Amino acid sequence: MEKRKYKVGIVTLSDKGSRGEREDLSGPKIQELLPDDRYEVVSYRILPDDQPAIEKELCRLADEEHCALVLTTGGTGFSVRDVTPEATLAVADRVAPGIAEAIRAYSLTITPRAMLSRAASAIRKQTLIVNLPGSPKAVEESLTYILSSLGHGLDILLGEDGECARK
Ligand SMILES: Nc1ncnc2c1ncn2[C@@H]1O[C@H](COP(=O)(O)OP(=O)(O)OP(=O)(O)O)[C@@H](O)[C@H]1O
Ligand SMILES: Nc1nc2c(c(=O)[nH]1)N[C@H]1C(S)=C(S)[C@@H](COP(=O)(O)O)O[C@H]1N2
Repeated sequence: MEKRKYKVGIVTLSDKGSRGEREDLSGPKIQELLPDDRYEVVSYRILPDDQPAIEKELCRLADEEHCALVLTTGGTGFSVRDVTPEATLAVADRVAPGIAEAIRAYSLTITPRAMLSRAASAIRKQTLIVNLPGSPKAVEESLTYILSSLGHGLDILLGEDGECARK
C-alpha cells in the first residue's frame, strides 16, 4: 500500500524578509530538499521575528492545517530579536530535543558557529516542529542530516508505525 504524504508547513522568520528587503532563499530551499513523494507543503509564510505572531502561526499549522511537520528557518541566534525557539517551546506539549541536538552535533563538524544556534524541536498534538537556522547553507546542512530519520518519527507520531526496527 502506498504511504500517505506528510503535510508540511514552512515558516521563515526574518525581519528583512518580511519587509521585502531580502529575497527569502531559505523557505524555498526547505521545499526543494523535501522529497515530494513523501512530503506535501501546504503552507509557506514569511513572518517578522515577533513571538506572538510566530506562536499564532505555529498553532494555526498544528491545529487548523493539521501539519505533521512544521519547519521554521531563522531567528534561532543570539540577536535580541531572535525568538523562534521561545515561540516553539511556548506552544509545545512535549519536547523532542534529540532532533535539535542532532542538528547541532552534525553542524559542529562543519562550523564551530553551529553552537550559536539555540534551535529547539518539539511536539504540539500530532505536529512535530523543528527549528532550522536562517541561512540557506545552514538549512541545507541541517535538513539533509535529519531527513532520513524524520519519516520514522512522523509515522510514530501519527500512530502509523509502532515498531522501531534498529537502524
Ligand atoms: N531567509 C533567508 N534567505 C536568504 N538568506 C538568509 C535568510 N536568512 C538568513 N540569511 C543569510 O544569513 C545571514 C545571517 O542571517 P541573520 O538571521 O543574522 O539575518 P539578518 O539579516 O541579520 O536578520 P533578519 O533576517 O531577521 O532580518 C544573512 O545576512 C543572510 O546572508
Ligand atoms: N549547519 C549549520 N548550522 C549553523 C550555521 C551554519 O552555517 N551551518 N550557522 C550558525 C550561525 S553563524 C548562527 S549565528 C546560528 C543562528 O542562525 P539564525 O539566527 O539565522 O537562526 O546558526 C548556526 N548554525
